[in-house]
Amino acid sequence: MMALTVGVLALQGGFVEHLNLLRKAASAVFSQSKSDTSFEAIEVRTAEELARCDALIIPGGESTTISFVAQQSGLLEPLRDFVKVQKKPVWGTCAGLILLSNQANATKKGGQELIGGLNVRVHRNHFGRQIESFEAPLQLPFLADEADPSPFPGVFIRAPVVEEILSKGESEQGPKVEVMAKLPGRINRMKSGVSQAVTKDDSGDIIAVRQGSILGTSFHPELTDDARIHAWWLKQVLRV
Ligand SMILES: NC(=O)CC[C@H](N)C(=O)O
Repeated sequence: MMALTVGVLALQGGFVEHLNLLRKAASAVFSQSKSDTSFEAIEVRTAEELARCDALIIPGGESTTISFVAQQSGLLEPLRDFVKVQKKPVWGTCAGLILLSNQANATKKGGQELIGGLNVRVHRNHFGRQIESFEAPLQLPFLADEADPSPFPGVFIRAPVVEEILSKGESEQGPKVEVMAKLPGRINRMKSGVSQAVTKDDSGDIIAVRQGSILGTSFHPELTDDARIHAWWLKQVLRV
């Protein structure tokens, strides 16, 4: 019997929501597959807990806080090792995407410590402040094989976008950055709780990328009750 342990970094932000959706997705994925895999989802706050994980989710929240707490608790280097040396599967949502990027701008002076791994530069708070947060229905190409074809509810809260895919140094090898999703042209940014749609041309903004074992999304699937991306990601993790 195979055992799969997936951790959610639980220093700050939406970790409880991720754990709930992860468990919901796992019960669907493992009841479909014939494998007798035992699954466990755990909160990660220490290097020991991280070492138990086969894969990790870094939630949305406040990336400067998460990185500060990770640094204070001696987790930053173990996280870098997990992502970049052991290359175990990792998925970051919103603040998690920022932390997994090699560069972030719109960051306070002195910068913030990133985990890195994704060879991209993100633009933090790309759509503006908290009140500019919005929801938009997303057609995500990578969910095309899931049974439910309806658009995914994209929740964007002070969200980053990937503003540039960085070029590799000549000596660097390894997987390329794949663009997994972009915002469609002129989406209606439906502000939560506001009936009037604000239409701005955000077309082409990159909101999901993957590089090898690392996935990053600008939006927050953990703040919906839609477990499709969690289910898709678990299937990718099982394949590794
Ligand atoms: N909802 C979020 O995760 C927002 C991310 C936040 N703007 C940051 O820089 O960390």
